[in-house]
Amino acid sequence: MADPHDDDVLVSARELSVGYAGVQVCPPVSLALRAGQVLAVVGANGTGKSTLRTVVGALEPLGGQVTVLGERPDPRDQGFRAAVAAELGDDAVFPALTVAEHLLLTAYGHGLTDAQEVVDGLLAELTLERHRNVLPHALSSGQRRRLLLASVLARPREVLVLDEPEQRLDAGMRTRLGERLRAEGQAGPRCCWPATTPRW
Ligand SMILES: Nc1ncnc2c1ncn2[C@@H]1O[C@H](COP(=O)(O)OP(=O)(O)OP(=O)(O)O)[C@@H](O)[C@H]1O
Repeated sequence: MADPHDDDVLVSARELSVGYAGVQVCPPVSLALRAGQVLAVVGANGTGKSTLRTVVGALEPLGGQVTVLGERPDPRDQGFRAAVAAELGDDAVFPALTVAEHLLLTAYGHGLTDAQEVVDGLLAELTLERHRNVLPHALSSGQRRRLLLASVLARPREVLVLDEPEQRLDAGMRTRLGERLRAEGQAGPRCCWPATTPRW
């Protein structure tokens, strides 16, 4: 197991125990992820995959240690939020913002200097161009899913966490998403766009 204080390690867990109300849902987990590495967690329903969101501070650990960029994960911390992009299937949208407005808000909010260009690229990549001026309620469930994925991809990040990102996507879009995630991994450390967002 890598030393969590090793600068190369972005995410480190040691004997991390996760669960609810003190009840563990799976055996303790240890892992170390460096920039450019991609980890897919697979397993049967109910075996604790989503509960591993504890790694990014969405739940309190029951035991063990977890660090993200060398610190305890804390979503209230601005630096942590700047570094970690997570799409955890919450389906949260602003009902009064169009598809393009969602993406621009995210991109500008995270300090992207070329927000319009990035947003146009994502609309094309996720086949949402025709829907750029559409409100969320008028999207199909798969289109809304693509909007949520585009939102998390429209911002700079050091760590990307997706919970069941393939949900509700058609076969073609699943393939494209797989290609995108593979390319992100291969792009390696600090692959994202220039931004003014301060580093943690
Ligand atoms: N909010 C909660 N409170 C209490 N128990 C929960 C809660 N959410 C999930 N669980 C339980 O924790 C266990 C693990 O759930 P989790 O959602 O992590 O599984 P999963 O591996 O992601 O499953 P799936 O493949 O079905 O999405 C399950 O037994 C589930 O019933």
